[in-house]
Amino acid sequence: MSQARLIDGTSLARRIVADTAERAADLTERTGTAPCLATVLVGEDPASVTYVRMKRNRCRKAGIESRQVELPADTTTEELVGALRSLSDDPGVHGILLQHPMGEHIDERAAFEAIAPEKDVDGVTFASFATMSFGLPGFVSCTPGGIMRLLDEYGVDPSGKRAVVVGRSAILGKPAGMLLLARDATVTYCHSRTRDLSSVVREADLVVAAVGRPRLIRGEDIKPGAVVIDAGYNPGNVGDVDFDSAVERAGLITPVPGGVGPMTIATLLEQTVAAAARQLGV
Ligand SMILES: NC(=O)C1=CN([C@@H]2O[C@H](COP(=O)(O)OP(=O)(O)OC[C@H]3O[C@@H](n4cnc5c(N)ncnc54)[C@H](OP(=O)(O)O)[C@@H]3O)[C@@H](O)[C@H]2O)C=CC1
Ligand SMILES: Nc1nc(=O)c2c([nH]1)NC[C@@H]1CN(c3ccc(C(=O)N[C@@H](CCC(=O)O)C(=O)O)cc3)C=[N+]21
Repeated sequence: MSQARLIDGTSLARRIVADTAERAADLTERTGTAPCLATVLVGEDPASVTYVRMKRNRCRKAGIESRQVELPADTTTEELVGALRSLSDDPGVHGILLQHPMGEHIDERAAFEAIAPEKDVDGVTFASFATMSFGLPGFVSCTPGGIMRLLDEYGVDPSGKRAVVVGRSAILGKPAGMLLLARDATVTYCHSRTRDLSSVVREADLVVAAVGRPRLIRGEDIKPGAVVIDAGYNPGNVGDVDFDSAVERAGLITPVPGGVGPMTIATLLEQTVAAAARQLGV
């Protein structure tokens, strides 16, 4: 049986972070100001606390300062919007990351829209979604942005390909499909109401799995030679693709871990330094 070539996200992410650190150091030297990311956390969801800590640690190692804003779980939408507006107006802050999920009582959209578009380094505002969808310059949602970088790095041109995106969340599936469409793929979205998922996935030259269901996509559903991007990250470091069976059919595949995962934070850091450079007039 032939085996797919593996996509090494760890090594590309490492290179992006190294370049970003160099750019951050250069910017700090030239302007006397270090790039700064504000992280906003509402409540104490353990996964959110862990991921924010991871993002701040990576920032520090890359010479990006971070400012942590921790708000209590009972913060109202108005208070959160107020905090985000003041960060948006603060010239010492260049990027803003609002970690979600927040709490049932918070209007997430109202909160995201309080982030100034020029500081939306996590690509969550309507403005960012629009520029991204039209293939115009702007900030992209970090995981989909990371996926496109991986495709470019491995010489995968989406143009004309049948791409099937499984999942349609605002931060992952939906923007991933829009980025592929902007690069001229023929895009199909699948979600929880899709009938006969297997038959749709079997048509795909390029599959993006962004579901959150361990090993949902199996090798028998992969068209021989297809490109398989597994964005899933389930407990126990298990993806949404059954790697062992899919690797026998795919042409190119991302492992979990070591595929899409590391690209998310790399993209966040890169976009934070780009935002700082623009705001500092460099
Ligand atoms: N850096 C990284 O590597 C990141 C990884 N992730 C991972 O990606 C995965 C998805 O995350 P996220 O997008 O936030 O998840 P969400 O739960 O927000 O979205 C899941 C999507 O999958 C769809 N879905 C659920 N069950 C099925 C099914 N049986 N068949 C087809 N579609 C289904 C849902 O459909 P519907 O819309 O109809 O409900 C929804 O669109 C998770 O494993 C997460 O951990 C997420 C962010 C970053
Ligand atoms: N509230 C909340 N916030 C999140 O940000 C969040 C979440 N829930 N649920 C799950 C997804 C997944 N996600 C990843 C981030 C980085 C890697 C990553 O860097 N992974 C490395 C390994 C990292 C390591 O273990 O050191 C890899 O895949 O090789 C993976 C996955 C964030 N998520």
